[in-house]
Amino acid sequence: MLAIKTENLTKKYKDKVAVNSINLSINKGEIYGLLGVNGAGKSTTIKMLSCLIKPTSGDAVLNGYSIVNDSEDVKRIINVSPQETAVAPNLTVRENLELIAEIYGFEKETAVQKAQNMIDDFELAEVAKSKAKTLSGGWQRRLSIAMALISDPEILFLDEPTLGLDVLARRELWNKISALKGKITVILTTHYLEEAESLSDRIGIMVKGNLVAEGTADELKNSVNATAFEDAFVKIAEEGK
Ligand SMILES: Nc1ncnc2c1ncn2[C@@H]1O[C@H](COP(=O)(O)OP(=O)(O)OP(=O)(O)O)[C@@H](O)[C@H]1O
Repeated sequence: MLAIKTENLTKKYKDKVAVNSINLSINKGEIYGLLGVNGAGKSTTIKMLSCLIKPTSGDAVLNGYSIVNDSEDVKRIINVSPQETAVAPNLTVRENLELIAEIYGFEKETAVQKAQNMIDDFELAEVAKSKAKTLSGGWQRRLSIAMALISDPEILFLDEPTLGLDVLARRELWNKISALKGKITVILTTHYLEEAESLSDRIGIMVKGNLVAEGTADELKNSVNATAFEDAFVKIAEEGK
């Protein structure tokens, strides 16, 4: 069962083709890693899939809804945890979660319950009373992902979820992201290849706007006779130029 299928999805900026007619398919409940060097077109792809920008041509269908024709429905079933955390710095962790739940339209009582569920799921109890601005980067990122999940999205976009985090905070966040497997569909962009390999069910590699390879980490390694995923990525990225 597919959660996302793109059909010749294309974005052009004047002469620049940022995303060139890509056709990718992502299964329901899968964690899909979208990789590529700087400027490959990952962010532009995510922005189109999350209806922040319109494609120049082509389309994508997310759980049955077209980003071109049904963008309001798409926005209802997705959420994005952006690189820049979107937390309110002067509110506590619990207040941030309750506020965001109310913004999504839940009644006060439900919002309180949902915030508590997220505090439990994401093990945020020890910082629940702390103002967001006092949290370390790892905790802020964890809160930001919990906030994105509070609307019960069917599809979650995670942009560089562990950028700048130390190795322990990164591993902890990996556990939280892994736990989402099978429950919701996650599209992850990262420059950390180890992260992509350990979290993703399947991986797509973009080079200069093209989707040049797609498969499990093992399939991608086998396709270029590499033993390490980083070597496979380098080979695929070089060949795709
Ligand atoms: N608003 C814009 N106007 C013109 N060109 C743009 C615009 N946004 C992106 N581009 C170009 O499109 C290409 C793809 O950019 P994009 O940000 O999608 O890459 P990326 O893979 O996300 O890179 P990074 O890893 O650096 O975030 C780049 O060449 C970029 O300069």
